[in-house]
Amino acid sequence: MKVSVIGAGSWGTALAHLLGTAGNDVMLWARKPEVCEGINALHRNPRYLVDSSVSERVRASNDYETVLRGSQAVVIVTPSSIMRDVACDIRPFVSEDTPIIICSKGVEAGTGLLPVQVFEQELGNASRLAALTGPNHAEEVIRGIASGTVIASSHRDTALFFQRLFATDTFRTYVSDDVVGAEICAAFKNVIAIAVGASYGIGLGDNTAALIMTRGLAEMSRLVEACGGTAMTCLGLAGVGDLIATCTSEHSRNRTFGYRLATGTTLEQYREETHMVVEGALACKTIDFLAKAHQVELPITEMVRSVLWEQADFHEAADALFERSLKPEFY
Ligand SMILES: NC(=O)c1ccc[n+]([C@@H]2O[C@H](COP(=O)([O-])OP(=O)(O)OC[C@H]3O[C@@H](n4cnc5c(N)ncnc54)[C@H](O)[C@@H]3O)[C@@H](O)[C@H]2O)c1
Ligand SMILES: O=P(O)(O)OC[C@H](O)CO
Repeated sequence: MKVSVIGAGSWGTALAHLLGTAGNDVMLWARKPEVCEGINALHRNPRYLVDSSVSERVRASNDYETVLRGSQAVVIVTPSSIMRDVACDIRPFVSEDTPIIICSKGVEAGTGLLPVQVFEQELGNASRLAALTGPNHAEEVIRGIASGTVIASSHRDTALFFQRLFATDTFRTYVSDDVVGAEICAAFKNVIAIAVGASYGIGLGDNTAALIMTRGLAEMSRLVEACGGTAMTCLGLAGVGDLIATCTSEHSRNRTFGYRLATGTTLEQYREETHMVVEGALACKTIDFLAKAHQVELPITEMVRSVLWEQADFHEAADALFERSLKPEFY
Protein backbone atom coordinates (compact mmCIF):
# COMPACT_ATOMS: atom_id res chain seq x y z
CA MET A 1 0.00 0.00 0.00
CA LYS A 2 1.21 3.57 -0.61
CA VAL A 3 1.09 5.43 2.70
CA SER A 4 1.90 9.13 3.22
CA VAL A 5 3.32 10.27 6.54
CA ILE A 6 3.19 14.03 7.14
CA GLY A 7 5.82 15.21 9.62
CA ALA A 8 9.35 13.86 10.05
CA GLY A 9 10.06 14.56 13.71
CA SER A 10 10.70 11.65 16.07
CA TRP A 11 7.23 10.15 15.90
CA GLY A 12 6.73 10.61 12.15
CA THR A 13 10.10 8.98 11.50
CA ALA A 14 9.35 6.04 13.80
CA LEU A 15 5.89 5.47 12.29
CA ALA A 16 7.21 5.75 8.72
CA HIS A 17 9.82 3.12 9.60
CA LEU A 18 7.19 0.87 11.21
CA LEU A 19 4.95 1.11 8.13
CA GLY A 20 7.93 0.55 5.81
CA THR A 21 9.08 -2.58 7.62
CA ALA A 22 5.50 -3.88 7.37
CA GLY A 23 5.88 -3.80 3.56
CA ASN A 24 4.24 -0.50 2.65
CA ASP A 25 5.67 2.09 0.27
CA VAL A 26 5.97 5.11 2.51
CA MET A 27 6.33 8.73 1.40
CA LEU A 28 7.42 10.95 4.27
CA TRP A 29 6.84 14.70 4.17
CA ALA A 30 9.66 16.58 5.89
CA ARG A 31 9.90 20.33 6.37
CA LYS A 32 13.68 20.51 6.13
CA PRO A 33 15.58 19.57 2.93
CA GLU A 34 18.43 18.00 4.93
CA VAL A 35 15.97 15.57 6.48
CA CYS A 36 14.76 14.53 3.00
CA GLU A 37 18.36 14.08 1.86
CA GLY A 38 19.30 12.05 4.93
CA ILE A 39 16.30 9.71 4.56
CA ASN A 40 16.71 9.24 0.78
CA ALA A 41 20.50 8.89 0.62
CA LEU A 42 21.44 7.36 3.96
CA HIS A 43 18.14 6.00 5.37
CA ARG A 44 18.63 8.13 8.46
CA ASN A 45 16.97 11.24 9.84
CA PRO A 46 19.82 13.65 10.64
CA ARG A 47 17.74 15.63 13.22
CA TYR A 48 15.62 13.09 15.10
CA LEU A 49 16.37 9.53 16.25
CA VAL A 50 19.75 9.98 14.63
CA ASP A 51 21.11 6.63 15.86
CA SER A 52 18.38 4.57 14.17
CA SER A 53 18.26 3.54 10.54
CA VAL A 54 15.00 3.98 8.66
CA SER A 55 13.43 1.33 6.41
CA GLU A 56 14.55 1.54 2.77
CA ARG A 57 10.87 1.54 1.80
CA VAL A 58 10.61 5.08 3.19
CA ARG A 59 11.28 7.95 0.74
CA ALA A 60 11.08 11.60 1.77
CA SER A 61 10.08 14.82 0.04
CA ASN A 62 9.24 18.39 0.97
CA ASP A 63 6.53 18.57 -1.72
CA TYR A 64 2.97 17.72 -0.67
CA GLU A 65 1.89 16.67 -4.15
CA THR A 66 4.79 14.20 -4.50
CA VAL A 67 4.11 12.79 -1.06
CA LEU A 68 0.33 12.52 -1.38
CA ARG A 69 -0.24 11.57 -5.03
CA GLY A 70 -1.92 8.13 -5.21
CA SER A 71 -1.83 7.69 -1.44
CA GLN A 72 -4.13 5.06 0.05
CA ALA A 73 -3.72 6.28 3.64
CA VAL A 74 -2.47 9.49 5.22
CA VAL A 75 -0.78 9.65 8.63
CA ILE A 76 -0.52 13.09 10.27
CA VAL A 77 2.36 13.52 12.75
CA THR A 78 3.10 17.25 12.88
CA PRO A 79 2.91 19.34 16.09
CA SER A 80 -0.70 19.90 17.16
CA SER A 81 -0.28 23.69 17.02
CA ILE A 82 -0.27 23.57 13.20
CA MET A 83 -3.10 21.03 12.68
CA ARG A 84 -5.34 23.43 10.79
CA ASP A 85 -2.52 24.65 8.52
CA VAL A 86 -1.59 21.07 7.70
CA ALA A 87 -5.21 20.14 6.96
CA CYS A 88 -5.47 23.11 4.56
CA ASP A 89 -2.09 22.37 2.96
CA ILE A 90 -2.91 18.74 2.15
CA ARG A 91 -6.55 19.36 1.09
CA PRO A 92 -5.82 19.83 -2.65
CA PHE A 93 -3.99 16.49 -2.84
CA VAL A 94 -6.22 14.18 -0.78
CA SER A 95 -9.41 12.65 -2.15
CA GLU A 96 -12.68 12.79 -0.22
CA ASP A 97 -12.55 9.22 1.02
CA THR A 98 -8.82 8.68 1.66
CA PRO A 99 -8.43 7.41 5.23
CA ILE A 100 -6.55 9.89 7.44
CA ILE A 101 -5.18 9.13 10.90
CA ILE A 102 -3.91 11.81 13.27
CA CYS A 103 -1.12 10.90 15.68
CA SER A 104 -0.49 14.38 17.12
CA LYS A 105 -1.49 15.20 20.69
CA GLY A 106 -3.06 18.52 21.56
CA VAL A 107 -6.08 20.84 21.60
CA GLU A 108 -6.44 23.75 19.19
CA ALA A 109 -5.82 27.19 20.70
CA GLY A 110 -8.76 29.58 20.48
CA THR A 111 -11.36 26.92 19.60
CA GLY A 112 -10.75 24.06 22.04
CA LEU A 113 -11.15 21.66 19.12
CA LEU A 114 -9.41 18.29 19.06
CA PRO A 115 -7.21 17.32 16.06
CA VAL A 116 -9.83 15.05 14.43
CA GLN A 117 -12.45 17.80 14.82
CA VAL A 118 -10.13 20.29 13.10
CA PHE A 119 -9.60 17.87 10.20
CA GLU A 120 -13.33 17.27 9.95
CA GLN A 121 -13.94 21.02 9.66
CA GLU A 122 -11.29 21.46 6.96
CA LEU A 123 -11.61 18.21 4.99
CA GLY A 124 -15.08 16.85 5.80
CA ASN A 125 -16.09 13.17 5.80
CA ALA A 126 -15.51 12.31 9.47
CA SER A 127 -16.08 8.63 8.74
CA ARG A 128 -12.58 8.29 7.20
CA LEU A 129 -10.84 10.04 10.14
CA ALA A 130 -9.11 8.35 13.07
CA ALA A 131 -6.72 9.13 15.93
CA LEU A 132 -3.78 7.01 17.06
CA THR A 133 -2.57 7.42 20.64
CA GLY A 134 -0.99 5.45 23.45
CA PRO A 135 2.22 4.91 25.43
CA ASN A 136 4.49 5.05 22.40
CA HIS A 137 7.86 6.69 22.71
CA ALA A 138 9.34 6.97 19.23
CA GLU A 139 12.78 6.00 20.54
CA GLU A 140 11.41 2.56 21.49
CA VAL A 141 8.98 1.99 18.62
CA ILE A 142 11.69 2.51 15.99
CA ARG A 143 13.80 -0.14 17.76
CA GLY A 144 10.94 -2.64 17.65
CA ILE A 145 10.42 -2.67 21.41
CA ALA A 146 7.02 -4.21 22.21
CA SER A 147 4.38 -1.47 22.43
CA GLY A 148 0.62 -1.04 22.15
CA THR A 149 -1.65 1.73 20.95
CA VAL A 150 -5.29 2.70 20.46
CA ILE A 151 -6.86 3.61 17.15
CA ALA A 152 -10.05 5.58 17.68
CA SER A 153 -12.60 6.38 15.01
CA SER A 154 -16.32 7.06 15.01
CA HIS A 155 -16.47 4.71 12.02
CA ARG A 156 -15.66 1.08 12.80
CA ASP A 157 -14.35 0.21 9.33
CA THR A 158 -11.88 3.09 9.49
CA ALA A 159 -10.63 1.96 12.90
CA LEU A 160 -10.26 -1.61 11.64
CA PHE A 161 -8.45 -0.43 8.48
CA PHE A 162 -5.83 1.42 10.54
CA GLN A 163 -5.67 -1.36 13.13
CA ARG A 164 -4.51 -3.73 10.39
CA LEU A 165 -2.25 -1.15 8.75
CA PHE A 166 -0.23 -0.43 11.90
CA ALA A 167 -0.19 -3.85 13.57
CA THR A 168 3.16 -5.63 13.53
CA ASP A 169 4.61 -8.40 15.66
CA THR A 170 5.92 -5.76 18.09
CA PHE A 171 3.26 -3.06 17.76
CA ARG A 172 -0.15 -4.13 19.03
CA THR A 173 -3.16 -2.09 17.98
CA TYR A 174 -6.54 -1.85 19.67
CA VAL A 175 -9.64 -0.08 18.36
CA SER A 176 -12.04 2.29 20.11
CA ASP A 177 -15.01 4.40 19.04
CA ASP A 178 -14.25 7.09 21.64
CA VAL A 179 -12.34 9.66 19.58
CA VAL A 180 -13.06 12.52 22.00
CA GLY A 181 -11.88 10.51 25.01
CA ALA A 182 -8.73 9.25 23.28
CA GLU A 183 -7.71 12.71 22.03
CA ILE A 184 -8.37 14.45 25.36
CA CYS A 185 -6.31 11.78 27.17
CA ALA A 186 -3.50 12.25 24.63
CA ALA A 187 -3.28 16.00 25.19
CA PHE A 188 -3.90 15.86 28.93
CA LYS A 189 -1.20 13.41 29.98
CA ASN A 190 1.49 15.83 28.75
CA VAL A 191 0.32 18.50 31.20
CA ILE A 192 0.41 16.03 34.08
CA ALA A 193 3.91 14.93 33.03
CA ILE A 194 5.11 18.54 33.29
CA ALA A 195 3.66 18.71 36.81
CA VAL A 196 5.38 15.43 37.78
CA GLY A 197 8.72 16.54 36.33
CA ALA A 198 8.43 19.89 38.12
CA SER A 199 7.62 18.20 41.41
CA TYR A 200 10.88 16.24 41.18
CA GLY A 201 12.61 19.45 40.17
CA ILE A 202 11.63 21.16 43.41
CA GLY A 203 12.78 18.15 45.44
CA LEU A 204 9.50 16.32 46.05
CA GLY A 205 9.31 12.53 45.95
CA ASP A 206 7.77 9.42 44.42
CA ASN A 207 4.71 9.72 46.69
CA THR A 208 4.12 13.16 45.22
CA ALA A 209 4.51 11.88 41.67
CA ALA A 210 1.93 9.13 42.33
CA LEU A 211 -0.42 11.69 43.88
CA ILE A 212 -0.14 14.01 40.86
CA MET A 213 -0.58 11.17 38.36
CA THR A 214 -3.64 9.79 40.14
CA ARG A 215 -5.35 13.13 40.71
CA GLY A 216 -4.35 14.10 37.18
CA LEU A 217 -6.19 11.02 35.96
CA ALA A 218 -9.24 12.17 37.94
CA GLU A 219 -9.05 15.58 36.20
CA MET A 220 -8.66 13.87 32.83
CA SER A 221 -11.73 11.69 33.32
CA ARG A 222 -13.86 14.64 34.50
CA LEU A 223 -13.02 16.54 31.32
CA VAL A 224 -13.48 13.51 29.05
CA GLU A 225 -16.98 12.93 30.43
CA ALA A 226 -17.90 16.62 30.22
CA CYS A 227 -16.86 16.70 26.56
CA GLY A 228 -18.93 13.62 25.66
CA GLY A 229 -16.24 10.93 25.87
CA THR A 230 -16.21 7.80 28.02
CA ALA A 231 -14.39 7.82 31.38
CA MET A 232 -13.31 4.18 30.78
CA THR A 233 -11.05 5.43 27.97
CA CYS A 234 -8.94 7.06 30.71
CA LEU A 235 -8.23 3.59 32.12
CA GLY A 236 -6.94 2.31 28.78
CA LEU A 237 -3.75 2.78 26.78
CA ALA A 238 -4.67 6.32 25.72
CA GLY A 239 -5.21 7.39 29.34
CA VAL A 240 -3.44 5.66 32.18
CA GLY A 241 -1.11 3.78 29.80
CA ASP A 242 0.28 6.93 28.22
CA LEU A 243 0.20 8.77 31.56
CA ILE A 244 2.51 6.13 33.08
CA ALA A 245 4.87 6.21 30.09
CA THR A 246 5.08 9.98 29.96
CA CYS A 247 5.35 10.58 33.70
CA THR A 248 8.01 7.93 34.31
CA SER A 249 10.09 7.54 31.14
CA GLU A 250 13.57 8.89 30.58
CA HIS A 251 12.42 9.56 27.00
CA SER A 252 9.62 11.92 28.03
CA ARG A 253 10.23 15.46 26.92
CA ASN A 254 7.21 16.81 28.85
CA ARG A 255 8.42 15.28 32.12
CA THR A 256 12.00 16.39 31.44
CA PHE A 257 10.84 19.86 30.53
CA GLY A 258 8.87 20.10 33.81
CA TYR A 259 12.01 19.16 35.73
CA ARG A 260 14.13 21.65 33.82
CA LEU A 261 11.53 24.40 34.19
CA ALA A 262 11.53 23.95 37.94
CA THR A 263 15.32 24.13 37.96
CA GLY A 264 15.58 27.32 35.93
CA THR A 265 15.37 26.51 32.20
CA THR A 266 12.81 28.46 30.14
CA LEU A 267 10.54 26.93 27.49
CA GLU A 268 12.44 28.77 24.73
CA GLN A 269 15.80 27.50 26.02
CA TYR A 270 14.52 23.93 26.19
CA ARG A 271 13.07 24.08 22.66
CA GLU A 272 16.26 25.57 21.28
CA GLU A 273 18.36 22.89 22.94
CA THR A 274 16.27 19.92 21.81
CA HIS A 275 14.41 21.13 18.62
CA MET A 276 11.52 19.18 20.07
CA VAL A 277 7.89 20.07 20.57
CA VAL A 278 6.67 20.12 24.21
CA GLU A 279 2.96 19.67 23.64
CA GLY A 280 2.03 19.99 27.32
CA ALA A 281 3.30 23.58 27.46
CA LEU A 282 0.55 24.71 25.09
CA ALA A 283 -1.96 22.10 26.22
CA CYS A 284 -2.09 23.47 29.78
CA LYS A 285 -3.61 26.62 28.25
CA THR A 286 -5.85 25.02 25.66
CA ILE A 287 -7.17 22.38 28.07
CA ASP A 288 -7.82 25.09 30.66
CA PHE A 289 -9.85 26.89 27.96
CA LEU A 290 -11.82 23.72 27.18
CA ALA A 291 -12.39 23.04 30.89
CA LYS A 292 -13.73 26.54 31.52
CA ALA A 293 -16.11 26.17 28.55
CA HIS A 294 -17.44 22.97 30.15
CA GLN A 295 -17.26 24.29 33.74
CA VAL A 296 -14.89 21.55 34.85
CA GLU A 297 -12.40 22.24 37.64
CA LEU A 298 -8.80 21.13 36.88
CA PRO A 299 -6.55 22.33 39.71
CA ILE A 300 -3.31 20.60 38.59
CA THR A 301 -3.70 21.82 35.01
CA GLU A 302 -4.42 25.31 36.29
CA MET A 303 -1.29 25.15 38.46
CA VAL A 304 0.90 24.17 35.48
CA ARG A 305 -0.62 26.94 33.38
CA SER A 306 -0.05 29.62 36.03
CA VAL A 307 3.54 28.54 36.67
CA LEU A 308 4.39 28.33 33.00
CA TRP A 309 2.52 31.30 31.60
CA GLU A 310 2.02 33.63 34.58
CA GLN A 311 5.35 33.07 36.34
CA ALA A 312 3.64 31.78 39.49
CA ASP A 313 6.04 30.32 42.04
CA PHE A 314 6.23 26.50 42.04
CA HIS A 315 6.30 26.10 45.80
CA GLU A 316 3.39 28.48 46.31
CA ALA A 317 1.40 26.78 43.52
CA ALA A 318 2.05 23.34 45.05
CA ASP A 319 1.08 24.64 48.51
CA ALA A 320 -2.16 26.04 47.09
CA LEU A 321 -3.15 22.52 45.96
CA PHE A 322 -2.81 21.34 49.57
CA GLU A 323 -4.87 24.25 50.86
CA ARG A 324 -7.94 23.24 48.83
CA SER A 325 -10.95 22.01 50.83
CA LEU A 326 -10.86 18.36 51.86
CA LYS A 327 -13.28 16.11 49.97
CA PRO A 328 -14.12 12.48 49.07
CA GLU A 329 -11.78 10.83 46.56
CA PHE A 330 -14.59 10.37 44.01
CA TYR A 331 -17.32 12.98 43.71
N1 LIG B 1 7.98 11.68 20.06
C1 LIG B 1 7.16 10.72 20.44
O1 LIG B 1 7.57 9.71 20.99
C2 LIG B 1 5.67 10.87 20.20
C3 LIG B 1 4.85 9.77 20.44
C4 LIG B 1 3.48 9.88 20.24
C5 LIG B 1 2.95 11.08 19.80
N2 LIG B 1 3.77 12.13 19.56
C6 LIG B 1 3.14 13.35 19.05
O2 LIG B 1 3.49 13.52 17.68
C7 LIG B 1 3.52 14.92 17.34
C8 LIG B 1 4.83 15.23 16.70
O3 LIG B 1 5.83 15.04 17.69
P1 LIG B 1 7.31 14.56 17.37
O4 LIG B 1 7.81 13.99 18.66
O5 LIG B 1 7.38 13.74 16.17
O6 LIG B 1 8.01 15.96 17.10
P2 LIG B 1 9.53 16.35 17.32
O7 LIG B 1 9.60 17.24 18.50
O8 LIG B 1 10.39 15.14 17.32
O9 LIG B 1 9.82 17.20 16.03
C9 LIG B 1 9.06 18.31 15.71
C10 LIG B 1 8.63 18.18 14.28
O10 LIG B 1 7.74 19.22 13.97
C11 LIG B 1 8.20 19.89 12.80
N3 LIG B 1 7.72 21.25 12.87
C12 LIG B 1 7.91 22.14 13.84
N4 LIG B 1 7.30 23.29 13.53
C13 LIG B 1 6.74 23.09 12.32
C14 LIG B 1 5.98 23.91 11.43
N5 LIG B 1 5.68 25.17 11.75
N6 LIG B 1 5.56 23.37 10.27
C15 LIG B 1 5.83 22.09 9.95
N7 LIG B 1 6.54 21.27 10.74
C16 LIG B 1 6.98 21.78 11.91
C17 LIG B 1 9.69 19.76 12.87
O11 LIG B 1 10.28 19.98 11.60
C18 LIG B 1 9.80 18.32 13.31
O12 LIG B 1 9.60 17.46 12.21
C19 LIG B 1 3.26 15.68 18.66
O13 LIG B 1 1.92 16.05 18.72
C20 LIG B 1 3.58 14.63 19.74
O14 LIG B 1 2.85 14.83 20.92
C21 LIG B 1 5.12 12.06 19.75
O1 LIG C 1 6.56 11.43 26.78
P1 LIG C 1 6.64 12.67 25.93
O2 LIG C 1 6.40 13.85 26.76
O3 LIG C 1 7.92 12.74 25.17
O4 LIG C 1 5.47 12.53 24.84
C1 LIG C 1 5.63 11.56 23.81
C2 LIG C 1 4.44 10.66 23.58
O5 LIG C 1 3.25 11.36 23.66
C3 LIG C 1 4.40 9.44 24.47
O6 LIG C 1 3.36 8.59 24.09
